[in-house]
Amino acid sequence: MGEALRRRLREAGPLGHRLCILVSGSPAWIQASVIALIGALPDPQPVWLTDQPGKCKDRLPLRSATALLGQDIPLLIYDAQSGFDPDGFAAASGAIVGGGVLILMTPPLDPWPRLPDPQAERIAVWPHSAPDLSGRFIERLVRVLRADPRVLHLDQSGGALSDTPVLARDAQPSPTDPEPPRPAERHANRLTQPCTRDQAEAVEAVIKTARGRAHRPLVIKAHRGRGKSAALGIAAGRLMLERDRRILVTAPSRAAVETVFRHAHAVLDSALARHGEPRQRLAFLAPADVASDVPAADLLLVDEAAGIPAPLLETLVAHYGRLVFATTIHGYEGTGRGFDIRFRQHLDRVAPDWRTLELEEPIRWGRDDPLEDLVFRMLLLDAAPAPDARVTATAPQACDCIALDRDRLARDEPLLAQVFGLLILAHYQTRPMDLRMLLDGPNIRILVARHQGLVVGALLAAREGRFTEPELRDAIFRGSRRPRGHLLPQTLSAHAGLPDATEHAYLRIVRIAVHPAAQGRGLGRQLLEAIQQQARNEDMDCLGASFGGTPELIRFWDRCGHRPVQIGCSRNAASGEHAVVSLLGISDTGADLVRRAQARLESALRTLLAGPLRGLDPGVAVALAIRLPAAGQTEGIALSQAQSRELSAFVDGDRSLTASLPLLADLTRRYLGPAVARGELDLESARLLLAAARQLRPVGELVELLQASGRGELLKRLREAARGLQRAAGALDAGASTV
Ligand SMILES: CC(=O)SCCNC(=O)CCNC(=O)[C@H](O)C(C)(C)COP(=O)(O)OP(=O)(O)OC[C@H]1O[C@@H](n2cnc3c(N)ncnc32)[C@H](O)[C@@H]1OP(=O)(O)O
Repeated sequence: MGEALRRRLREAGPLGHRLCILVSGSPAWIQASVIALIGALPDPQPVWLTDQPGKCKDRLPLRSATALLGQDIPLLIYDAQSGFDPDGFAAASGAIVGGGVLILMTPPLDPWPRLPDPQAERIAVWPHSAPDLSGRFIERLVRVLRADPRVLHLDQSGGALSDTPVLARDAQPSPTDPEPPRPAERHANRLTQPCTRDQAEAVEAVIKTARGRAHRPLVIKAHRGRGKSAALGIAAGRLMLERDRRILVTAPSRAAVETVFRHAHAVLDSALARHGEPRQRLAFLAPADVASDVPAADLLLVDEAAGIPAPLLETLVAHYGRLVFATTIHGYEGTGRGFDIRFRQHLDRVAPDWRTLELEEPIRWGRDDPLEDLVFRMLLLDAAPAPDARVTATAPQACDCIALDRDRLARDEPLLAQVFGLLILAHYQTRPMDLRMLLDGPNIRILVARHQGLVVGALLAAREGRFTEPELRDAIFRGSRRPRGHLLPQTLSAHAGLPDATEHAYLRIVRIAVHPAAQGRGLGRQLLEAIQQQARNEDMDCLGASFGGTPELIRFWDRCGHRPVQIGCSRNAASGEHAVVSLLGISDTGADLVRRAQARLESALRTLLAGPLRGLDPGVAVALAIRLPAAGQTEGIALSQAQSRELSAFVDGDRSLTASLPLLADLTRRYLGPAVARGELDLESARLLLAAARQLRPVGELVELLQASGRGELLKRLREAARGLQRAAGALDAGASTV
């Protein structure tokens, strides 16, 4: 075995550090080198990830990398010749145990040949093929790898690179060579016992939260590999053994809680007497389902909380007394920073006694592990925007909005970290693959708002649409073809029923973010105005966006001129939000498309609100309804005398709610927007009217929604709300009749 390799292993083993060996060259050379390396390493049982398995059945495809999370791998081989998936790489590298080795196989680095990369398919925008492996992302990756003196580099061209160990046949270990240490032995009972002092403290803190007084949430924070999910599982198992408790577990995905369940079950299994029954008292539910159904539980464990939007977490705090949130500070699962900023403030307000605990000691590898540090830098997992204090101090009111050249961005690390850090903040599930999209995604434009050298806002837009082939347009309309990317033409054509939407050209704002310390000062609007100008210069028809529909975001887009034109019928399982599409016409045909799409949405909502969208937050339904052209204005139909009499009878308490619902539904459609705009109806009353008359929610649900004392109060509030509609209708109809 090469002396350099042996020395590194000897140094790394006792510290629990993991080693990265980069092997680059021709396919045959690196294959032979890796085989020699495997033979030379103390634990020759590799997990080999590649999309070029050859004749070897024991190799796993790259796409299965995320499934390795939670396993203990002493030797991982990642074959980047056949593709590089940043999400999978981050997950798989986290499965390598202390003292273990990562072998990264790459083609020759000078230059990396232009090979298509199937792993990058997710960021491809039809009709372009996926970016190849020689893009900016890979170039930067190579720079980071080469700059790290702790990476051992075996390169076919030899010489030029430092530390090239010899892998010749005669360099095999001799019987007199001391054995390098094996990867760290793991704790024998680690499924049922904490491995570190930090983890033991976390287990105790969870148990204390379950036993202690209500409304004292616990927040456990940790980098990956600190055993926070295991701590949740061990504590859950112990609590269920102690007494009959129902513990609910939620996380952005079922796969994310597999570790919690594995440890809880191991604790239960080790206490044989209680085997069986208690398992049923531990259940998983998606966050949105917990928030809407609020099933009874003695303790709610929320794992990977950073991957759940803050409003949903706030709902959980409102409904559950005993709660533990566990969150990764930086990771491919979603970043803890967004969680920290917004959710912390909420906890301070509603549960000021909340406690926090940080797990620092890694359990899978040693402190200051070089591989952890390397993966962070390769994928910018800890990218952060400019510090709040610096942004606050410069107090930007207006900024330069400039288009970024991506070649420059890829070479300017501080700039890249600030931009990516902002985008991470803007979306709770930003992943390493998004870094690759930022640098290599075809048809991507980036704008940044800068002030005194600081990035205070960023916008990412993708070009979509303008399909010319009639067959393809028809296939998209029928929903049988879904070209990757192209969300706007596809949604408008297949879901909103506007076949010609495929012919238009769009710039879709994939992401927009303003630094938290500079929000509410017009910078978001300024960025949108800048991209609008760019869209005009590029002869686009529309600007658009798709986002998790909250009343606040619908208002933001609307205030910037973007009208809501579509809402999805299903909600996102992690966020509980329905996707909303908004659109702004740039050309005349674009403006016409927006008008038609709005009319379609208005008409669709007539049936959807009482059907698939019956559970939609009425606040979101109001936010949409008041921004659609009111039928009362467009159709010019005034209240008939019979309707006027019926409405007065309801308002005066002479007619029942059930008998008045059809009329209230009609009037809400026609006058809700104008009534809110004229101040005749407040938003709370508008929500109530919409929930009652359009969503046809039962009285019990309406009482709960209003937090009213009972049916009597509900009816009183509904009659007051109807009076607001009556006033708006009277004023509008009087205006129409005098025209
Ligand atoms: C496709 C997507 O990316 S959707 C996700 C959008 N991004 C995020 O949610 C990330 C976190 N949020 C942010 O970064 C920012 O708050 C943004 C981008 C939403 C808004 O940027 P800001 O600079 O704060 O907005 P700006 O000050 O320009 O406001 C423009 C208008 O929107 C309104 N507005 C802005 N934020 C909100 C809000 N949260 N609720 C209601 N209205 C709002 C403002 O009142 C203003 O209207 P006005 O001029 O009539 O008063």
